Amino acid sequence: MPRTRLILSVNAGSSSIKLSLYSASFGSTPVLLVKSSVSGLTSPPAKFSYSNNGNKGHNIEDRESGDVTDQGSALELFLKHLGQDDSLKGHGAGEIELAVHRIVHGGLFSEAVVLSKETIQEIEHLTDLAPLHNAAALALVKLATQRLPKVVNIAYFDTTFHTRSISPHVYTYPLDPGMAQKKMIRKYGFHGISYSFVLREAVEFLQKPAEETSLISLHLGSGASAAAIRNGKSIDTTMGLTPLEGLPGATRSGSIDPCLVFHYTSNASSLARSSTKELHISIAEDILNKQAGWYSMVGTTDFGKVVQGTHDGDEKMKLVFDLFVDRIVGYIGNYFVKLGGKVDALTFSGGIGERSEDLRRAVIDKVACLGFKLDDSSGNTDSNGAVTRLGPKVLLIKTNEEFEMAQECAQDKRFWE
Ligand SMILES: Nc1ncnc2c1ncn2[C@@H]1O[C@H](COP(=O)(O)OP(=O)(O)O)[C@@H](O)[C@H]1O
Ligand SMILES: CC(=O)OP(=O)(O)O
Ligand SMILES: [Mg+2]
Repeated sequence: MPRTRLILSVNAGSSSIKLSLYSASFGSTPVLLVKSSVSGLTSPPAKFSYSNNGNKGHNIEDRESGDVTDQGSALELFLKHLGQDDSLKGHGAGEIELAVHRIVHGGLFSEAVVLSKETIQEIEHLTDLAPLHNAAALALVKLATQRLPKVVNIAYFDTTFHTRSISPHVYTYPLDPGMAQKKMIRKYGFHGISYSFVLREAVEFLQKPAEETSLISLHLGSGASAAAIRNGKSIDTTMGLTPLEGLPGATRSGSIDPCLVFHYTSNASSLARSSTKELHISIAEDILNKQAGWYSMVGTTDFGKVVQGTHDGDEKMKLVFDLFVDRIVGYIGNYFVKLGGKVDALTFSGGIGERSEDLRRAVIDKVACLGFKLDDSSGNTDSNGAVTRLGPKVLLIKTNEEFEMAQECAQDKRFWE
């Protein structure tokens, strides 16, 4: 009998943390035991959910949790509930052997790695390049080491899906090559764990080999990006050196004229108040990462409220909605050309992409000229429920970065020796 181990997946996003506990043996498909999340960290009070796959008794849905203010306190709350969950005999925190962490900026790491003193140091060097993510994720690694006595921590990177395959003429910025190399300046791309899951699901749904599947994929959450996937490989994506480039987000500007920031503030390069010893943030970075996006325009980070406001005729909300649609359809056009018009599906994922029918409809209306349209076949869901066909070439795919990491971990011999 192959040995079964518990895998905890930790996905720290910019506004949320998603945690899932699986049981798996080497080479198997992980079996979900517990799924939990804390959402709305940027629009308090945060909401906590916990559901145990086999035990109806320990289910909590969207409970307001005022004490939870960051990813660390969210993990503590999850572990507290895990401890209270009587059905998990032999499956409690003390038994977790593998913790797989989503690390947003992985530089040029080409595969997942065990988090050791050395690899953590390498990731720390990248912290300034993902100011909303890497430091929080590393704090969770530390916390997991303290709270889970048997655990080996493993890092899965958002970058590898893109850095593996994007060509030099796409990832290079038109700048002095010596300086660019010295400072590690290039396009990396993010949300790769999600794109990897989306590709896997699309391939299964479309019943085509990955090597013959091409997608324009949209990951629309608090941070939003698009990717062009040709024959199963990323050829371009909208995020760049940092997760700021490309589409706007809840608190991020997305692509802007780089000179704009010097007109916006006279001390762009000074250190921001939110800067710490570990994380150096200039005022410019603080403005563009944390004081921009819909939060800056209408005072909320919740795109659900933007959609509602647009419905209710609020002009300011409508401006945010229209602006987001405009930027998204611009990239769809760009990627349609890069893929030579050979696109098997346009896919929608992420908190906004999955939940806002209005946003999807507005985007698809604008790209009808490329042959994308909605039809009545909604409800045509595949067997595991992750994929819904919305039109002949339009798919809604409920992303699952936690599963993707656990699945990759279960197949990787290095972590089972
Ligand atoms: N019903 C909804 N309609 C539109 N947007 C929604 C809805 N529910 C949640 N969202 C948006 O989804 C975002 C969270 O997306 P998600 O991908 O889970 O987050 P993260 O970027 O932290 O990983 C929220 O900030 C909110 O703006
Ligand atoms: C890379 C990124 O922006 O991730 P998230 O959307 O989860 O914040
Ligand atoms: Mg996310």
